[in-house]
Amino acid sequence: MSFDVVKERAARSAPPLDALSVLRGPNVGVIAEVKRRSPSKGALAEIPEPAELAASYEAGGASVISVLTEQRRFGGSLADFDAVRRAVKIPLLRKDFIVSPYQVHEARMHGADLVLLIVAALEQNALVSLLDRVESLGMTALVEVHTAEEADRALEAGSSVIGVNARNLHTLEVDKDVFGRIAPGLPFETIKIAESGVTGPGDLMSYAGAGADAVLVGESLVTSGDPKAAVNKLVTAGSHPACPRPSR
Ligand SMILES: O=P(O)(O)OC[C@@H](O)[C@@H](O)c1c[nH]c2ccccc12
Repeated sequence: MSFDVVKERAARSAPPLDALSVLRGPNVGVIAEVKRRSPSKGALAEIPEPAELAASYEAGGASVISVLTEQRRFGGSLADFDAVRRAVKIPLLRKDFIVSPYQVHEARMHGADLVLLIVAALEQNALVSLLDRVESLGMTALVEVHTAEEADRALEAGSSVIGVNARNLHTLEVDKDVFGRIAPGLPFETIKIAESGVTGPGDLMSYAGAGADAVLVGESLVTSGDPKAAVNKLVTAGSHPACPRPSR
């Protein structure tokens, strides 16, 4: 489809949901991911009906749903995204390696409310222009970092939502301490998302203690056997009086 057609259809689609307000909620939220496979572990779960999985996430109390659309390494697709969009009413994140304006408008055309921008994959000027484009379409960018230097670049670009990925995208190793090293250096008002390696309420609580507004969880949900209950356990922990609150 030509860029002009994609732009036109994106402009005509239903307006994006306000993901920022959702993420600014009083509790530690859960971004639940539809993830079929990963480069580190191969196939994670058979997901015959992504719509059904997403509906369970929504019923379990997820704030946002992330859908991987990258095909080669993650087995995702825009068809998965479309199925999920039809099934739920909460904000949707298109999770992919977004490097071009085309992909941003395409995400919007498919009903995305948020898109992922990975700092390590983008030159600074590309990051700035993609971020501006995402925001000009009324969407929210989740800007992903793994080091303090990348976090500086994300802030410099004007990001208001920063995701700290515990997984190093080169070595694929997970280090859950990365969030605690980077998040305290981010501005008070920046929405801070802890990504990867969340296996249960204990991880959510420790990320909350380090300042997380939300956690982004894939593997442990798709492999749980009961995704609604698995999400709900996290959501319950994130709204428990003993859970540290986001300090914005
Ligand atoms: O499955 P996990 O460990 O819960 O992680 C989810 C999410 O953080 C991970 O899928 C992810 C984070 N950043 C990415 C960038 C591209 C692809 C995938 C990702």
